[in-house]
Amino acid sequence: MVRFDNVGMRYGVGQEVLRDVSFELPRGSFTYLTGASGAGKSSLLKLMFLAHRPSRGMIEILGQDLSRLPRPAMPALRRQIGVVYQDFRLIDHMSVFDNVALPLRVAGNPEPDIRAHVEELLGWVGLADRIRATPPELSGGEQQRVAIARAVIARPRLLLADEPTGSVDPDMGDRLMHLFLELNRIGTTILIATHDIAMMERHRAAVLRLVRGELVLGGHG
Ligand SMILES: Nc1ncnc2c1ncn2[C@@H]1O[C@H](COP(=O)(O)OP(=O)(O)OP(=O)(O)O)[C@@H](O)[C@H]1O
Repeated sequence: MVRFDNVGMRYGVGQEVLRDVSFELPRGSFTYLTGASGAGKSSLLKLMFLAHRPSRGMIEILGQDLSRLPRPAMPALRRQIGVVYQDFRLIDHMSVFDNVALPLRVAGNPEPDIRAHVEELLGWVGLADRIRATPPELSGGEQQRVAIARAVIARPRLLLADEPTGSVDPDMGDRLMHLFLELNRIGTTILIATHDIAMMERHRAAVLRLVRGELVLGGHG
């Protein structure tokens, strides 16, 4: 599903922020990515959602070797990957409903199906009464839940989430984790970057641990 082989990454002409990173995520797996602030978690996710190219090494995503992927083929691959960005990246002038509906509209789903599906998911993440609001009217935790709903609504084959429970209280964190586990149960491969040790202890899964840009043996969450 995902394979990294001796991958390095740098920003511009700077030093490598990731070095010799090798790992595999089997199809249908659920994995945490952890490490201190600045260790390279977000950078690793950027490589996985095709926002940045490696400086060396081989990356395979959903069976595609990225170094051989023609540029025109990138959007189709990218659409199979759901991403929860650390800074949410919601579209401020669009309603909560329209933000979450976007991936389904891009995929050409019929509008009545979209409505039912989006309303159900927003209810699940506790935002039923915020459907018509726009992101700037929401709290950080509410925006985070919209970002998660948008990332999971189209049932991506791969879900990448950067600190997805960082702005919510523990009860909502558990609720969101159940959403991820449910998505995982129906086949999505999941990688969650997190500092939340309590969460990793409550919901055990495989762990990739970064220390200053290098992967070290992870152990358990
Ligand atoms: N756009 C950028 N340009 C240059 N350097 C960057 C850029 N983004 C991140 N870095 C550097 O890359 C290194 C890894 O940062 P990254 O954001 O991947 O870490 P992180 O583990 O996700 O941290 P956090 O938990 O604080 O989000 C850091 O040294 C950071 O300063």
